[in-house]
Amino acid sequence: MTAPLTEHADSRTDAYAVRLEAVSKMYGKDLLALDRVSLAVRPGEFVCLLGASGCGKSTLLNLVAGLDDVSGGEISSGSKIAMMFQEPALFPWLTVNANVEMAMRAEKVGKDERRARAQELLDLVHLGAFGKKRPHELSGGMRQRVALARALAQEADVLLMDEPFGALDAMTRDILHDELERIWRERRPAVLFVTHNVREAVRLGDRVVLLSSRPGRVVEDFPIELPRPRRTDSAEVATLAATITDRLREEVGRHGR
Ligand SMILES: Nc1ncnc2c1ncn2[C@@H]1O[C@H](COP(=O)(O)OP(=O)(O)OP(=O)(O)O)[C@@H](O)[C@H]1O
Repeated sequence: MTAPLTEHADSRTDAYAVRLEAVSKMYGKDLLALDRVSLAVRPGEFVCLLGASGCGKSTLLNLVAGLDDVSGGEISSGSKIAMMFQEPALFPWLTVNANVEMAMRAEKVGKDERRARAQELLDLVHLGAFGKKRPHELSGGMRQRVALARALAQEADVLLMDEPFGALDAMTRDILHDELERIWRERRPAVLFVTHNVREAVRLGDRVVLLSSRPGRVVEDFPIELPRPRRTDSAEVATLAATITDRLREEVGRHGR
């Protein structure tokens, strides 16, 4: 279950990588997208956020990233945050190397160190030989790997991922799950990963947090204690995913959507 949000926890700033307390978001006067969402992610924890379309998952990530303001409640995160989207959003006119280095330029990292770190990160995502290519010369899965390398280049301790593999075929997604897990285990950022794919959430998460249909509220927090690495097509993942899917259906049904 989600860690209790107590006064005591409040004073230990590094107990959480990200912490939302009763966060609400209104768009305009009448659209309540999120309703008093409380959620805490510990350093190094992998949390998947699951919910029906339109329940406010992207809104929540944008608020955590500081791209938009909350309407109520509080978000705290003492950490450096990087974000990855469904579209890799690479600069098409820049090489793969330059795309990854771009994240370090803003940090004023010197040229030689930028080069070396970009190469190391591209090796890490198995694209070491593709640094001179441009994004259009790569497959969708490879472009997402570049986006992952670029996110990692920011040396963030929180990685926000908004359906990063949603546009990929099942096989490529499977491979990227393995890669992401390997990298996460090596570097241990806290990850908040949005998806509406239940099996993907069970495959990856230490916890799966289920949001209700709009307005998004946390309805359940499932700890996933299956040993890693997991396989999306394993019986254990399928069984747990079926339980969570039933709960999700119930929730969607309740809201008539
Ligand atoms: N900038 C905005 N202005 C007005 N309404 C918005 C804005 N962004 C999102 N919404 C609305 O807020 C609700 C939540 O949207 P959000 O994109 O966060 O949901 P989601 O769970 O990520 O959806 P999906 O799974 O379909 O991507 C939706 O009803 C959406 O139409």
